[in-house]
Amino acid sequence: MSTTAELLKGAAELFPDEVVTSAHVRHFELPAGAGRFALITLDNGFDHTKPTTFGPQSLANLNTAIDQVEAEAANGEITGVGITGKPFIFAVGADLKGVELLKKHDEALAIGKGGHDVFKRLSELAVPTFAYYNGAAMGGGVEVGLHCTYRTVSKALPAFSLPEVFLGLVPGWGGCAILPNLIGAEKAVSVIIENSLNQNRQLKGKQVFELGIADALFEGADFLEQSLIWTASVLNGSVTVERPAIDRGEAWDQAVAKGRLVADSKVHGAAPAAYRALDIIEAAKDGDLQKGFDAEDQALADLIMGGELRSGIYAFNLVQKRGKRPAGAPDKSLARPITKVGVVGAGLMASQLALLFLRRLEVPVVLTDIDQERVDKGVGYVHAEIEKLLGKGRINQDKANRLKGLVSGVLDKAEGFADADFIIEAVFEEMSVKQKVFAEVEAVAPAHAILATNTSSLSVSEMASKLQHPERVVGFHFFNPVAILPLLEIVRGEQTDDASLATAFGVAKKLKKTAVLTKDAPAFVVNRILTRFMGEIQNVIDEGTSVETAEKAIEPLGLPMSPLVLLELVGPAIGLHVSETLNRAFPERFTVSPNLKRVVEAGKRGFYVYNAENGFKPELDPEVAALLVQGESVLTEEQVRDRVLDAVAQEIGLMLEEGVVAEAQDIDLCLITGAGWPFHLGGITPYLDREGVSERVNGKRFLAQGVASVPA
Ligand SMILES: NC(=O)c1ccc[n+]([C@@H]2O[C@H](COP(=O)([O-])OP(=O)(O)OC[C@H]3O[C@@H](n4cnc5c(N)ncnc54)[C@H](O)[C@@H]3O)[C@@H](O)[C@H]2O)c1
Repeated sequence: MSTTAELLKGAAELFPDEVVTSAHVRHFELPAGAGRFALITLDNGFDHTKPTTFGPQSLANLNTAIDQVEAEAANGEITGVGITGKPFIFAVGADLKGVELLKKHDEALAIGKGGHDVFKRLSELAVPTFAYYNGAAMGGGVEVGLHCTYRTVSKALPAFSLPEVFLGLVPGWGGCAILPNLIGAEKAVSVIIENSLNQNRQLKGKQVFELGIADALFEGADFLEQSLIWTASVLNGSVTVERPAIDRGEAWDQAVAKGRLVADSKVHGAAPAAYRALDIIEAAKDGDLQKGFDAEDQALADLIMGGELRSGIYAFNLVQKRGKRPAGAPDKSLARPITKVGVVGAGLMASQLALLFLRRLEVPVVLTDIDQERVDKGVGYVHAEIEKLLGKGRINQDKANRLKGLVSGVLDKAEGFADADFIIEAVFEEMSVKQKVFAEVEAVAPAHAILATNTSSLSVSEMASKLQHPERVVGFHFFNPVAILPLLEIVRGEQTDDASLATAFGVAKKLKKTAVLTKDAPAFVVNRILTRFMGEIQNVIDEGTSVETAEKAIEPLGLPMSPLVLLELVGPAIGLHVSETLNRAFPERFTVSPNLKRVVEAGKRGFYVYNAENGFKPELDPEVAALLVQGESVLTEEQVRDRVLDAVAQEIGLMLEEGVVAEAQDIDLCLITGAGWPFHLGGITPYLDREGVSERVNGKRFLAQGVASVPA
């Protein structure tokens, strides 16, 4: 048995639940006299919900297939070798379920080395090798193809990416070493770092071809046939593949430096994967692939043993699974169809909501407000956004016309809502205004219509309490910007019935939002946690700590933006308003910062000013600095961090006790999809567990389901 085979056999015990991928070898004569060809097909069976992955046994199967074609190539029995996948799937990389279970560094090293040893053999055969990316290709799937001499890609390929950095790994089976040598460092950095850190952005077949990763692009319908005809032309010399020369000069270093800036802007040095990948890409400049493979093995093993990967996998699974099948949603057969939507208010949120309902439901949407000017502005916004979509080629002219025809604005609610079955309000955040609006709507809307509120913090039950049919009121809390943040907190009021709730979940699914069921508790989930978090930062500033120290204290978390920049995005007035609501509900824990009040009263839009001279870095606005009244208690960064994290852990503990959401996982899902909590931290509750904060504050850990422990 070869050393590779032995290595893989040893590793197989570590992956008890591997869904094994087979590697069938078929032979046939290529056209145009190109000789006898061997095609390896990767296949783990017909279940498309289980995409082909590589664990040790799957790698061993591929190794055996390569043994066979290696002998045939050496004996001159074949002129080339191809590799492809089952319908719709090429291969999606390492078996992460197994990787997550690895407990020792040398076990992780063995997996990295095992993959390299097998894939590398494709580049060492005596005949040219061809990868045919027929379907989804990710991670190790992409990498097995990179070891081939040539690649083709299908126009119908649904997804192509190296998502490792997103998950807390490096492309470690050749991606970091080979890709920059194939397409240059700049493009490799865009795929390995930028796409990955941008929520695992996927490439389409055409882009894979244009980037130079694939040498030929074919239609999906006869992809394999066309690929084989092309292969024959390459083998008989009638087609020559020319690839642009790689710039190994300064451009390479600049690309890596740019990659580091991207990583800094996304993870702020708090997660190692992107930096490890960039180190390998940087060193790949000398073209020494074996040295690169060795560095990949080391990086992979170190990262597999660290917390980032487990965090990344947890966050990924949470969004993919619980995010798609919300906990607590009633039986969907109770959901009623929606044929017309009414939107009350035509302001910032309402006009975004009108656009979203229009695009996803494609039913008539009617906007209303207190005067014609506001109504026209709301409808004008929707029209302008449709034009933008048309301009970007995201929709065609027919669709743009149809969507525009479906949106209208009226002043008279009776005229607009008499036949609407889902009416959402997004008027001022005032209980009396909202109650009045709902009463007006109830008087004119059909008896079966759902009345939804986009309130950020008010009680849904109280809002419904004066209605004849309070059972049809649900909270439908979206996040700004609506098109970007996936979260939708669906709030069940005290009287909300199952049919209304089921309809709300049905609508959320059509809107492609991540719905989380929450109890009717003040400010629901995201705003309550963020307000406690921001409140504690404001408290330490009010007490005497400098703005700079308070902000720096939070940097090691690697959040997408600093707390005070976030406040600016939300708007200080809205932040203040929510803190007042929460202060009324829980005065012992939520304070209303006097300094924040001063900032709002002075009409300031934030704490910072931005100047071109210092690269638009946030600088404390001197006018705000003059407004601040601070105490004498100055804390260190560490003390600030402890205060803030303790407050957040306490609040989440109380929310779970109150049953605001079903489980700790829902808190994590809400913060990831509604507040951009980073994947690399893997949810806030596992983070607070790992840092020992939950134990310190609540005497117990949150222990969200699905979090794998980090090896000691
Ligand atoms: N702004 C955000 O980031 C955000 C995020 C989530 C939820 N929300 C919630 O969405 C709601 C609206 O917020 P916004 O930021 O869009 O406010 P906005 O001030 O931009 O819009 C409110 C609109 O409601 C209209 N309005 C007031 N009374 C009305 C009535 N009786 N009939 C019809 N229209 C009426 C106003 O004229 C105004 O156009 C609030 O409940 C807010 O808490 C806001």
